[in-house]
Amino acid sequence: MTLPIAWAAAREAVFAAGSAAAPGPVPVPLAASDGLTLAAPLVTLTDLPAFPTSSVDGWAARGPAPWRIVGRVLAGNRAEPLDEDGTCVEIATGGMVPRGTTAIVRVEDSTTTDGAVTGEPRRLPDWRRQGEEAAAGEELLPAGIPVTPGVIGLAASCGYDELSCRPAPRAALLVFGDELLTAGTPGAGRVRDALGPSLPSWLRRAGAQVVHERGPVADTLEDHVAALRGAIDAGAQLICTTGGTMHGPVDHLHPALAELGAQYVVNTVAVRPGFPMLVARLPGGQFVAGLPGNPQSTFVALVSLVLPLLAGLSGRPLPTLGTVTLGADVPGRGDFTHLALVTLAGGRALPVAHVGSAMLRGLANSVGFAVIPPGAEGREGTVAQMVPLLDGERS
Ligand SMILES: Nc1nc2c(c(=O)[nH]1)N[C@H]1C(S)=C(S)[C@@H](COP(=O)(O)OP(=O)(O)OC[C@H]3O[C@@H](n4cnc5c(N)ncnc54)[C@H](O)[C@@H]3O)O[C@H]1N2
Ligand code: MOO
Repeated sequence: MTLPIAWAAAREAVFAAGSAAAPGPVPVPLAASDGLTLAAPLVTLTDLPAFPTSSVDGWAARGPAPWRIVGRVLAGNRAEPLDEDGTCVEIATGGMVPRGTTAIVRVEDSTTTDGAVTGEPRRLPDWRRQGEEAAAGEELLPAGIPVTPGVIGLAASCGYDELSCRPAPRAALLVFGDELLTAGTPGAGRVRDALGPSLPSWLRRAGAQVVHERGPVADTLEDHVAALRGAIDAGAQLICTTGGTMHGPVDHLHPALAELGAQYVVNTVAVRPGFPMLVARLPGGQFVAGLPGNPQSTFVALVSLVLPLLAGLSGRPLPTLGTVTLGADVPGRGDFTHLALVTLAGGRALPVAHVGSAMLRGLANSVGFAVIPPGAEGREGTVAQMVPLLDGERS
């Protein structure tokens, strides 16, 4: 029997294995880069703004009032210099401020009579200086962060047409189990497959591209091996399987991995629930994440092993753990780490009910898992680490 590896060490081991196998950067058009990982720091190609820019609709004037109107600058026009005191141009928000401008007066603060403008500029200048946000060549974002709509917008502002990105890891999902129903109400020994419909969404939110899904796969060794081969043929770099991680009469994952020549990166983890989880590597370099069949344990394995592995494979840092103050005692699990589902009330973490490893009711009502380390008890009022469940944002 293999000895389980400590939970924190398991996260680090799979992250390191994923990082060592991460594919190199590829150029991706901006609009297609959402959710990928920035492969190089974002360095601005221009001053931001690239030219002095009016932040109001009004008059760009030179010298003391009154100012004779000599032209107009709309956003998008190149501005001619203002060469003479006592002159101004009408200017729109976003318009390039002419060289020689000494003040900008808002339209609502001005009076125009016979082609001449008078008015008071505001105390704070109503234009943005060239380079006030960033100077050309300045590093604005580090490598290894997820590309979000905000990052894409910033990159466009800086003059980029494409971004150097790590591609999204290609993932497959194989759901094992003869007892699984894919539609209708469970009963008479059959349960609904809770993982086939939910895990692809989870994988996508975690930054993976799901290239292959199969299930329920029949509980025979032959079918398990064939299903794994199918996922390899579909080009998956990471094959997630559910169920069959133990050594019962119809648990075939370990023998299937042996038949394919896989090597374990991590084989069982000292965490409750979910300890039979594993990550193995196939001779072709693909990873297999073996997630236990009990549905809450499946999610424990996702946050414990699959998230760090995906982070490594996509050139991101090991996901950091948050912290939270416990609003009630949370029991430890002896020598094992306890991942305890919690919800937040008044900024404190409270354990939820219905947290059996076969249940999802507690999980669906939680924000994450409080981490109770081996040999410890979670005491009300103390600070614990926390693994968040994925929300609408990619993590
Ligand atoms: N003799 C022992 N038996 C078990 C132990 C043990 O220590 N000694 N550990 C238990 C623990 S802990 C877990 S976790 C499970 C892991 O089992 P498997 O990964 O082999 O999964 P299965 O046996 O295939 O299924 C377990 C359970 O989960 C249900 N299941 C499976 N897939 C799904 C799905 N897609 N949707 C909903 N429910 C699913 C399945 O029907 C079983 O009830 O082993 C324990 N046994
Ligand atoms: O891994 Mo099992 O109980 O811990 O579901």
